[in-house]
Amino acid sequence: MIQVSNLKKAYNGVTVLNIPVLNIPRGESFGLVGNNGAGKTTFFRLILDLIEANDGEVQIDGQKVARNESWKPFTGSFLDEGFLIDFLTPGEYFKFVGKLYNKSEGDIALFLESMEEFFNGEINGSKKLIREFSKGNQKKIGIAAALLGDPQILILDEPFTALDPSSQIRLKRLLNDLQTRQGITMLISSHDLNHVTEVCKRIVVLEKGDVVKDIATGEDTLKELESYFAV
Ligand SMILES: Nc1ncnc2c1ncn2[C@@H]1O[C@H](COP(=O)(O)OP(=O)(O)OP(=O)(O)O)[C@@H](O)[C@H]1O
Repeated sequence: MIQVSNLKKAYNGVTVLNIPVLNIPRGESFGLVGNNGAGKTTFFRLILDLIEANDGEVQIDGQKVARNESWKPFTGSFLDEGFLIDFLTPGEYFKFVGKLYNKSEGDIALFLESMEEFFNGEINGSKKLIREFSKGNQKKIGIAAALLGDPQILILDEPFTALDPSSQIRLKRLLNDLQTRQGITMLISSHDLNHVTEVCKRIVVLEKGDVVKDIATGEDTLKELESYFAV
């Protein structure tokens, strides 16, 4: 579903991402780990055509993502708060995003009801502006908006960060459900090795822009990653 070939990104002459070949099949749950500055967000930004590659390309279903609209209707993503519209209430924001995906008000209401547990009663119906929410609740709003269009591809950058423990557990359940029930293709970066190995069936480790490990998640994966990152 997602094919990466000869993908390179450099800033000021320094290569920060270099992936010769990487394929992510439909339905895969792909976890991306790596230390600060390893290139995780850069990789996701390239997939979403938010930045331009210096070389190579990303294709989705055989079509280049760069300057192309074809993949956008079925790709949901939340990388950071820059995806939100701060001066709207969550309800106004979901309505705005819903319109992009041709969702009716009824569809949006049903979807938000299904997210009520994850929202822990703090988001639906709130008159607060998005900028007035805590970081964790802003993250929940962003993740929900990424799911609102029933995506076939979901890309989340560090979705567990800033969430309280109950919300992390709820999010893991939600993501596992989406995989098993809807078979969506998921790309998730995380610094939390426990969470990412619980949710993703494949783990790729980036180091200074290079893929240094590509593992099918198994019983020993967590240990392997822990010893890899041990200092
Ligand atoms: N706009 C930019 N200008 C210059 N350098 C950049 C820019 N964006 C990213 N970089 C550099 O690219 C490298 C990869 O950054 P990236 O944000 O992709 O890493 P990351 O793995 O997501 O890190 P973290 O875990 O800290 O979020 C870093 O060295 C970063 O400083």
